[in-house]
Amino acid sequence: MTTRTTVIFCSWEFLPVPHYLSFQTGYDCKDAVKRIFSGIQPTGIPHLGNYLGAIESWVRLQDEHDSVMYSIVDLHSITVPQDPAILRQSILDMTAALLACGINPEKSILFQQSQAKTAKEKQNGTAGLLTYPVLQAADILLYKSTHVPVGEDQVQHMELVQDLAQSFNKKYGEFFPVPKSILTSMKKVKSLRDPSAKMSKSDPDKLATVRITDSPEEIVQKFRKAMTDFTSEVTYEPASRGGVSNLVAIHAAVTGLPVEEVVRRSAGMDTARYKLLVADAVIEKFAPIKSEIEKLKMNKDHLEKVLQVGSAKAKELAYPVCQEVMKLVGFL
Ligand SMILES: Nc1ncnc2c1ncn2[C@@H]1O[C@H](COP(=O)(O)OC(=O)[C@@H](N)Cc2c[nH]c3ccccc23)[C@@H](O)[C@H]1O
Repeated sequence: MTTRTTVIFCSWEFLPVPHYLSFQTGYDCKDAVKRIFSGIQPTGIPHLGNYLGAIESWVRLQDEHDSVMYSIVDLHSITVPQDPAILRQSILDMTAALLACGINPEKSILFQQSQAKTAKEKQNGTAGLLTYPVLQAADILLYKSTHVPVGEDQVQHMELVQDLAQSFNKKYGEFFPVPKSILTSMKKVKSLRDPSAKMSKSDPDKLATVRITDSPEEIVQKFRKAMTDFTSEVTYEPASRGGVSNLVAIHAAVTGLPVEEVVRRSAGMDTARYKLLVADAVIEKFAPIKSEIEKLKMNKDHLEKVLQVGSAKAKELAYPVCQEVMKLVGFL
């Protein structure tokens, strides 16, 4: 499967955003955005990649569209072993983190995947259901989602979702919208230790990944140790200078400035000094989110309530789609 990604400059018509958004091929500016859906695994605190590649655009999209859903995908997280007590806590921690980042349950449905997935007919997760990309397709199609804001690492999964929707439609008639990915200009935030790899929660090198709740000292240390090259000048050349270009891209994204402006302002600065400047900008960006997470985590009842209400709303939306699918397939 190949992916062609087109940057749509006229997307501002309905998505007035600081970063250019890009949509996978087939996107037409006149398309109505009907339902936005995305998900995140509740495994650990979100990092800069999750934030800039996904969560920040989720916050914006909930202000711009009527039907927006975000799922804490606990079923996906058990594809690797999880301690039940830690998983339960991680689900609440992720809820606190998403709320602190600006996800507003009045504007979007924030819910827990396992509590909304099976609607009325409880089937206890079969191997098929838990096969990762198929489960992801079920997440998206269950709500007839049209647009899915994700980072680049999800594009391949999205292609499978598109294929499944198309083959269902071919067999049973036009039913599922073929969902399109929405990618931000920060679709692949790189590891601070290896700019050829993406920043990832599971990176064994603790210096590679900056989490939203890292202390200012940790953030400074991680940026100070970020891998760059032997040229001390700050430039944006992603193909030949991956390390420093990743820093420039992060700097631009957290300050909201264009890349060219960030580079212009750093003229005459060497990369060692520049790393500290980027660290400061990230600390500043995350400080209010970090303190909001701490506040929210003290109110477990509130977090549980948000998920209960969200999961009930998601179930309601899923039920008629499930019924229709069963009719089309011939089960009902
Ligand atoms: N370094 C990075 N740079 C830019 N973006 C990044 C980076 N790392 C992560 N992301 C994005 O963060 C979101 C959540 O990541 P997860 O790994 O939990 O994301 C995952 O594991 C999904 N399979 C969860 C899922 C389950 N069902 C879904 C349905 C729709 C969309 C997503 C889902 C994702 O958008 C991911 O692309």
